[in-house]
Amino acid sequence: MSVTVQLKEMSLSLNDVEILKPISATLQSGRLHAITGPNGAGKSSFLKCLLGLMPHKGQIKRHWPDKNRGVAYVPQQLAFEPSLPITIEEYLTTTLTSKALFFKRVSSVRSQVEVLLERVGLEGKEHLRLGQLSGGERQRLMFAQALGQKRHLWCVDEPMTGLDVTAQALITQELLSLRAQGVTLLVVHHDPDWVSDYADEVWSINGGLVGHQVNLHAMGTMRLKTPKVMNRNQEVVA
Ligand SMILES: Nc1ncnc2c1ncn2[C@@H]1O[C@H](COP(=O)(O)OP(=O)(O)OP(=O)(O)O)[C@@H](O)[C@H]1O
Repeated sequence: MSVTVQLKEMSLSLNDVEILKPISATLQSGRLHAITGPNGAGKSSFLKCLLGLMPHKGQIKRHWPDKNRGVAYVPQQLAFEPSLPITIEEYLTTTLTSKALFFKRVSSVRSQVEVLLERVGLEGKEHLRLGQLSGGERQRLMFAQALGQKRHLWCVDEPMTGLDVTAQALITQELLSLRAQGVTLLVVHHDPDWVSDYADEVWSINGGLVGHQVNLHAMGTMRLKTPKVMNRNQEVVA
């Protein structure tokens, strides 16, 4: 059974202000849906309604085969309290196991953490405290924790904010790989070139759904386009 999410007249009002007019639409599995629109249009609020973080009206119907695989969320510009005494490694460990941190960590979890850090280019930084991370490093870490969760639906809010070109290519490659595995992707993105190259569908939001375009370009030959991955010296390595 494939994954679909159906929105029926989903709307949002906050403090008596209408943020999103009723939206009816369907998200398809194995497709990358780009959410575009101007600042303040309601893009982040749209994702938060889907995640159950905002009190929407209307219906959100989710159909997916494995109830244990829920939704991954990579938020926009997350900040950590600088004095928080927790390292990258400890943080990722807590997202991968239900055991408390003071239990001896099993080697399988340790190696999962290593692999995730490598996938997002944070290898060698596992001992940094969360409050010490730069904006781009925080963004990479949020991606790593989401990758560890094996989810059906990914809600990603402005994933490239603060990322250098190497990290942008890495993250794009991970998103395309998730799509190839049948994951449903919802990505808020401002860059029209990226959207045109990689999105299967473009949803324009501005106080509601004001446009919906199926991007045949990305679904055809461009679907095979893979971003270049560069090393720290900006040399192409893959
Ligand atoms: N609690 C609230 N009460 C009233 N209005 C709110 C509240 N939270 C957000 N808003 C408003 O809702 C609108 C949509 O905000 P949202 O963050 O979803 O926009 P966005 O499209 O993601 O913007 P950006 O591109 O700038 O990130 C904005 O005008 C914002 O000021």
